[in-house]
Amino acid sequence: MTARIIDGKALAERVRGEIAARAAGLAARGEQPCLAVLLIGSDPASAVYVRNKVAGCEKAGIRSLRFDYPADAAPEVVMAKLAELNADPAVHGILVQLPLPLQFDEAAVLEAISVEKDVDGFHAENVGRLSQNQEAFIPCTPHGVMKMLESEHVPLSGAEAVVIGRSNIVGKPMAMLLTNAGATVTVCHSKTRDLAFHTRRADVLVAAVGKPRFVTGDLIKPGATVIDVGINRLPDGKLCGDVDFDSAAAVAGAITPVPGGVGPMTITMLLENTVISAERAARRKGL
Ligand SMILES: Nc1nc2c(c(=O)[nH]1)N[C@@H](CN(C=O)c1ccc(C(=O)N[C@@H](CCC(=O)O)C(=O)O)cc1)CN2
Repeated sequence: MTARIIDGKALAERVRGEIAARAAGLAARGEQPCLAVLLIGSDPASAVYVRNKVAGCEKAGIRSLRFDYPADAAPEVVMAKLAELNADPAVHGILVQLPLPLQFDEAAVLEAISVEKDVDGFHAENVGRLSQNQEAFIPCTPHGVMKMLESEHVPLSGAEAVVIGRSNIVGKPMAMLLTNAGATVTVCHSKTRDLAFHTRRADVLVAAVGKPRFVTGDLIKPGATVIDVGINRLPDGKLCGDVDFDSAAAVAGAITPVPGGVGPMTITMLLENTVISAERAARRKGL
């Protein structure tokens, strides 16, 4: 069997076209969507992601504000900027690029972003709302995965889904979204005793482990949909996912590549969340 490849880049292009149309409609009503992005430190991968977020905004007709801080920035300075952006009615979305330098209390920074502008969906209130299946900003990577599953018509109600990884950014919200969609969800992690026992039962397998090519074909149920959230840079500079693509594609029914799979959908969903926030602001103003 050779798996069908789920093209995240093509889907992202399509969805970004729809987002741009919504952004243009808002701008015409006097509410141009605006995203503020804070980058602290000099992590090269974070710099690339922030650059791509700003470029994605520009292409979609979303205004962006970028604030760069050195790695030794004082947390109070960043907190003061967040308070200023929270109070600015022209700003609809605020995000702080992760990871943060060690002097920062990540949870405190994320809580300092207004719930209404938390387009990353990392604020505890948005996390709680998602867990209760209420309207919330949904973290961008798992939200992108759900869009991909939907566009591929992957049945989720009653499906066995396994998520490998329990991070706040991907694993936990992914498990909540799959649960809300009616899947029976198992979350595996570094303490899981028999990983293969779980993964071989999965109709949908999401890998978010952070280990290059960790999920090999022998861990996959024939015909399963395999979603690779990993982005690992190899010593030769090339990117690879958490899934060993060649052996997995020989067994799976459908699979996402890296690059060009989940990654492009992450920024797409950030743009969509920013537009949603601006649409809510326009509604509040009766525009
Ligand atoms: N505040 C946030 N920080 C981080 C998030 C996040 O959602 N919010 N997620 C990740 C990084 N990330 C976005 O910030 C992100 C990762 C990967 C991609 C992407 O497009 N990947 C491409 C490859 C890009 C490359 O060449 O490196 C792909 O997979 O095709 C976009 C965004 C951690 N921090």
